[in-house]
Amino acid sequence: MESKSLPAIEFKNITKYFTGSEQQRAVLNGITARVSPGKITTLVGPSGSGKSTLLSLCNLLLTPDEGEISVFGKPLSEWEIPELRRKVALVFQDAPMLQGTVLYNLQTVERLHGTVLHDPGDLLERVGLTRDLLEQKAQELSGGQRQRLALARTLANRPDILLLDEITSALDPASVKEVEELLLQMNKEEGTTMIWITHHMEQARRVGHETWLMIDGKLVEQADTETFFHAPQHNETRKFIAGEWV
Ligand SMILES: Nc1ncnc2c1ncn2[C@@H]1O[C@H](COP(=O)(O)OP(=O)(O)OP(=O)(O)O)[C@@H](O)[C@H]1O
Repeated sequence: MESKSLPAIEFKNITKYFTGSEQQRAVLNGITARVSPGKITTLVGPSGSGKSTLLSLCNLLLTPDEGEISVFGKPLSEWEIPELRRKVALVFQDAPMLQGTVLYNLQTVERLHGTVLHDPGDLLERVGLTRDLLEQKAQELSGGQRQRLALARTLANRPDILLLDEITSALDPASVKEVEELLLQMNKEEGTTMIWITHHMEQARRVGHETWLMIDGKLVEQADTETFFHAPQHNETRKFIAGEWV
């Protein structure tokens, strides 16, 4: 277990530029924030505000142009990438599945990370799937089952930090509830830290201990979820919650 006194992730004055058709533009602009260990931080904000880019920096899919990110107190430049990606796992909506069976997809973690899968059936059961799916073709699973399989594949590495990028947006309400319950249980029982991007304010309110609002590459509000929704400090946050942000 990592030390609980350090932030799980610390962003120090992070700026990231992307070059568009005409000019260079800051997609992240001076982000400074600490992710509390063992907590779920929900990240909300308009489309294109930089949320996915921020997550991609945390496991070195991208690197910042300015500033420094530390994970459990250690700057990203000092991490070996395979070790970092075992500890800090990113899960997308529609995570790609390989051709082949569910078991073959779970075994990706053995091929990629050298993790030994002792009981793949147990892993499936942890995410609410049944063992008899192991020999089924992954491509034939429903959207909700595929999303749970993607989570099972991620959980095989027992990550300390989960970065969740709109993972429930394609699911029916019953599957959304199941995935939320599974992740809340993991957080409670194993203390897994999460940053959870969502477009649904109700979901942010249901699952987040803390909520951050990002607008135009800046973190406008960082607060515990209760304060965020009931007594935000900034006018932009009030407008965003009310659905009046354009
Ligand atoms: N590889 C890239 N090259 C150039 N521009 C990019 C790249 N990736 C993202 N962008 C731009 O950066 C901005 C932020 O994108 P990002 O995906 O981080 O936003 P987001 O808040 O996650 O959006 P959404 O909620 O729609 O997923 C967008 O304007 C996007 O077009």
